[in-house]
Formats: sequence, C-alpha cells, structure tokens
Amino acid sequence: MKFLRLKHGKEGFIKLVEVLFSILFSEEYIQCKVGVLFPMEAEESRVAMLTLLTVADIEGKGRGMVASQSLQAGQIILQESPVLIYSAFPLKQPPLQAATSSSFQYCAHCFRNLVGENGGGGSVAVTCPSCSHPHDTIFCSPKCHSLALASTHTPWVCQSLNHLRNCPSLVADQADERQVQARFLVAAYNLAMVSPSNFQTLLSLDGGMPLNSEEDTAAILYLNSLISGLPLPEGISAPSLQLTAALLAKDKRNAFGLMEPFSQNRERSVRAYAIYPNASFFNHDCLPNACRFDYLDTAIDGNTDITVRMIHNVPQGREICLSYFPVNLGYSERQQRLLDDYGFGCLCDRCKVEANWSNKDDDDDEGEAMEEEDDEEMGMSAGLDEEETEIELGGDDNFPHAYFFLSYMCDRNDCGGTLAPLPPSCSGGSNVMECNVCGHLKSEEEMKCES
Ligand SMILES: C[S@@+](CC[C@H](N)C(=O)[O-])C[C@H]1O[C@@H](n2cnc3c(N)ncnc32)[C@H](O)[C@@H]1O
Repeated sequence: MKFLRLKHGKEGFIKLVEVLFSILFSEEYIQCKVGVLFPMEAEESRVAMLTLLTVADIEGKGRGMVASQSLQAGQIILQESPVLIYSAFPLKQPPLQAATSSSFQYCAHCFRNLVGENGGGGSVAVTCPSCSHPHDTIFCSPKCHSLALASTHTPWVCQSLNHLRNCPSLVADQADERQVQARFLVAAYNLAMVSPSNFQTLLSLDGGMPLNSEEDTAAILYLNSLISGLPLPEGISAPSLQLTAALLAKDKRNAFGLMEPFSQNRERSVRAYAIYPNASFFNHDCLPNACRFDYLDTAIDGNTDITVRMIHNVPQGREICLSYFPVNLGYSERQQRLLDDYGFGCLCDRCKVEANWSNKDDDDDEGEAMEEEDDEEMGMSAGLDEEETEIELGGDDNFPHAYFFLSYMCDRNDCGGTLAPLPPSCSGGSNVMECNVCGHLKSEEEMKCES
C-alpha cells in the first residue's frame, strides 16, 4: 500500500516528515512568523491566484483581502480547492434506521451525495476494505477510492479512525463535536505526512485563540491524549499539547462548513468542513461585498472548491469581506457568534448603527426591521442603478442598510441566503442574481416588480 511503500522505500520522505514533526511539535514553531514558513512553491501559487486580490494588514483585523483592481458585480474573485477536508459526522455508529441521514450517504473523499439525482455512486461505489465500519467509508467511484488512498484516506487514517471508533471514552462518553474534532486532528496529522507544504499552509492561518473556558482546556487535553494514543508511524513522536491546541484553533477560525442542500422547513446541516488556503484570509463584515458559493453535489471535478463572487461593484483598494453567517441574523446573535467562534467583537458599519438601536436585543430577524421601514425609503433605495451599486451607509441613520436587504437578500422562506449576480460575460454584467443558499435565480425584472 502507498503508505507502507513510502515508509519503507522512500527514506528521504520519511526523514523530511520526521524533521517536520520535530519542528512542528516544538513550541517555538507556533510562535514563528508566517512569512518565513511558506515554502516557495506555496507562496508562488498564492501570488498567481491572487491577481485580483492582495493580502494586506487591516487595522484591528489582522490580515485581510483587498481588491487589487476595481471589481465588478458577479465577478469570480477566487476559486480554489481545499488543503484539508473532513467529515462533519461523529464517529459513533448511528442506529440502523438513522443510517440514511448519516455519513453513509456520502463519498468519503469528495463528499458528493451517493444517492439522489446527482449521486455519483450508484453501482460503482467502493467500500474501504480495511475500515472496521465499512459503511462509514464509501467512495463514489474507484477513482475517488484511489485518490483517497494517497490523500484523505491513507492506511494511517484508516487505522486511526478504526482505533478511535473502538475507543469507548470517545464514542460513548463524548459529545458529537468532540468526535468531529478528533476526525479533524487525524486529517491534519495525516496532511503533515502526505503534504508537508499544505500542512505548513494550515499552520500559517490565523488561530491564536486564547482558551475561553475550562471546557476548552479539558477538550484539548482529552483530544491530545487521544491522538497521542494512536499508532503513530515509526520514528514520529506524539504531538505536543501546543500543536494540538493550535490546530484546533485554526480549524475553528478558518474552516468553512460545506452544507446540505437547502430544503424548506428543514434545518440545514453541515456535511463536511473544508479549509482553503486563500479564502481563509477573508475577514467578516455584517454587510459583505462578496459571498461564497459551493456546488458540492455537481458531477464535475472540483466539487469541493470554493467560489467567491462579488455581490456588487467595488473600487480598487477596498477590503473584500464575506459574512461568516447568514446576514439576516440580529445584532446580539451576530456579536455573540463572532465572540464565541472567532474571539472578536464586530465593529463594522452595520454593527455601529445597530448598536444604537434600542431594541437590539430583540432583533432576531432583520427582515422584520426592514418591513417596518416606510415605503418611500425602500423605493428610493431600490431605484439605484447598477452604476451606483456601491452601498451608501450614510443616508438614513436608522436603517441605512435597507438597500442591501432589498437587493441582496434572498426572500424565499427560511433561506437567509445572499444574492450575487451571475458572472459577467464579455457583453457585460449579468442581471440575473443567484442565491448562495437555495440556488434560486432571480432576474432584475422580477426584483423590480417586487419592489
Ligand atoms: C478567517 S480569519 C480571517 C483572516 C485573518 N484576519 C488573518 O489574519 O489571517 C478570521 C479571523 O480574522 C479576524 N477578523 C475577521 N473579521 C474581523 C472583523 N470584522 N473584525 C475584527 N477581526 C476580524 C478574527 O481574528 C478572526 O478570528
């Protein structure tokens, strides 16, 4: 098998991994400066990808993405593959009757749905012969299986997941979240072995999260002892507590949830988590100017790629931000989530305005606030033409972002998605908006009729 061949036949590679581990597991590494750590080829590929965007220091936010040139509504500004991807399902076996809603349904490598209209599996699906719970590790095709053997599901991953699934303290006593974190750590340590440069990229991401609580500390201690107990390849020592803590923080701050398709009246759950090398530089804004699309169940290659598109035009030099959650959340919930998950309080223009709203603790849905706005104000905002799609935050002190909600919020029930125009063609910008959650396409005419 590939892993064993590497271990016994390619001493040079193993030496490299050993050196890497010995550096990585030392405390000094975690305190090193990022620039020093990128290998040349990773740095070069970043530069090549980022012709439209520049990574820059942004006051109070660390690094961020800035437009290197003016960007047009709908323009694709970033499309890239993950450096790391792992299942969002706990390790424990679901009861048989729940199997249809579990990881049984997905390819363990590309995470496409194995059933349903886009199911990639069908009769060619392959089960991992070495997994103790083979149903947890199904691949949609022999191709995905062989790709996984060399990357996401190496024999070491297979052995480690088997070990963890048989660990009663994890599968019986720990919360689902802990089991998913254990999956992440296995994926991350595997990355160090199969792609040292991608592992370095992972380590270079933001994640100096201070421990929030005794619970966090206990979780890190527990997970580190769990991972230290895995059968590590010869010559590789157990990971340090500091490295495990740093990896968990990087995951928490940078992982994107790849979601189940939208379905009305059903809460959307996460199918897999993915970490992208450049998309991780986007900071948050509660009124974003770009948004992400993913097309996990498409049949074409690159289904786990992230695509980031501009919501509206922005000039060169402007910071490009995403919203880390649906934009229709209320002020208090947004602040709480950012504090809990990312360790910062949001000071964006929208939050500055909403901080002064007297009912900010009750604002669980911005849509309601919007409906209370008078028609005149809404009509005026909706009347702005394409040339002026830069959002004006100065107009109305009470609800200056009404224009954003009217123009860029999906209005389908329970969706909460953001709309961005389809990519412009050589004949000009598109006037069809796509929702990044439900996928609904809406023409400018429909939008005008509604307003
Ligand atoms: C996905 S990373 C974004 C890139 C990051 N700034 C960096 O230096 O690599 C998320 C982290 O960026 C910072 N951040 C993002 N948006 C911010 C904002 N609006 N205000 C302050 N900090 C922000 C927080 O530290 C957050 O945990």
